[in-house]
Amino acid sequence: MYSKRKVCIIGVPMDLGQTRRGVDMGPSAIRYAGLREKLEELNFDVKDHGNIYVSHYHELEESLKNLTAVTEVSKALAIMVDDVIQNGFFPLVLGGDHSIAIGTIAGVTKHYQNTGVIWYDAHGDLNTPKTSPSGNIHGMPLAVSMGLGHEQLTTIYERIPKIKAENIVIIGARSLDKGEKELIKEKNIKVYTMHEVDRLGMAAVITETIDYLKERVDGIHLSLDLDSLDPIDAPGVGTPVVGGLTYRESHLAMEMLAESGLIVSAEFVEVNPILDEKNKTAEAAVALIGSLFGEKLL
Ligand SMILES: NC(=[NH2+])NCCC[C@H](N)C(=O)O
Ligand SMILES: [Mn+2]
Ligand SMILES: [Mn+2]
Repeated sequence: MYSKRKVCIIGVPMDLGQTRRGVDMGPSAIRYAGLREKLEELNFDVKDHGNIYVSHYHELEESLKNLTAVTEVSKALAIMVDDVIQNGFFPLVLGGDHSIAIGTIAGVTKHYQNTGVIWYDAHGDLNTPKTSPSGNIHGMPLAVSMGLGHEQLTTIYERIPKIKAENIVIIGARSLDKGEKELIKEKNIKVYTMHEVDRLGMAAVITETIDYLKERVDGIHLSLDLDSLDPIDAPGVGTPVVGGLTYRESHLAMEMLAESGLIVSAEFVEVNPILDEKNKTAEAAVALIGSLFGEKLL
């Protein structure tokens, strides 16, 4: 019998992983841009779980900013994502700053032996408390998922590491800190910086990414930071970096990932409506989500 594909939206109004206020409104902005309608148009059975609770208490004096609160949210999110997958839904997580990936990945990796991750981002988010220039946890979630960083974060949901270095592909990088570059070399992480995207073109980058991951993983999580896009196309982000991916090549990337059939979960993060222009960045997120879920031009 034909059954509808099921997707569950989970909002995470997290702004504690960095210091620019407003990114907590990201989930509302993305919903308001027509997310549910888009998914229903594509014939999905859509459930919206609402938002995970995030406290408003900011302990900015800690060296790792808001560690306790970020840990609490990560745990709650991991449980929610785990549950959603258990019930046969595709988890679609809306940020919030990128620290939420710690919880999303903890929940997803409960269900796969060898999860792959595509980290679509201007940044590597591979800092540890030792290498971080800012103390902002949104610059650390990929390292945490590899088992590197503060114990309180790496031990969430027990399994350490959640992701193997060889199961990661970073796309769109153009702002990497010194310690991140060292870690990439040391662990031999596959990275397509803007240089490779320019040289090869996005079609080849995604083809290579899929070929690389498909023989080693049993499911791929897409973690898409809207600052991967050029600030012209996505101005509403807290840490914009010029010289980014275009709206068009990002659509192509999403379409090709949809065709691969390997994506098992996704999150769209760092949308900050306070910094945006008429919700442009949230609208870009919804358009990209459409392509990821199989929308075609014709
Ligand atoms: N998810 C993000 N936007 N991360 C930006 C991180 C910026 C910088 N590398 C830091 O660690 O502070
Ligand atoms: Mn980023
Ligand atoms: Mn990021």
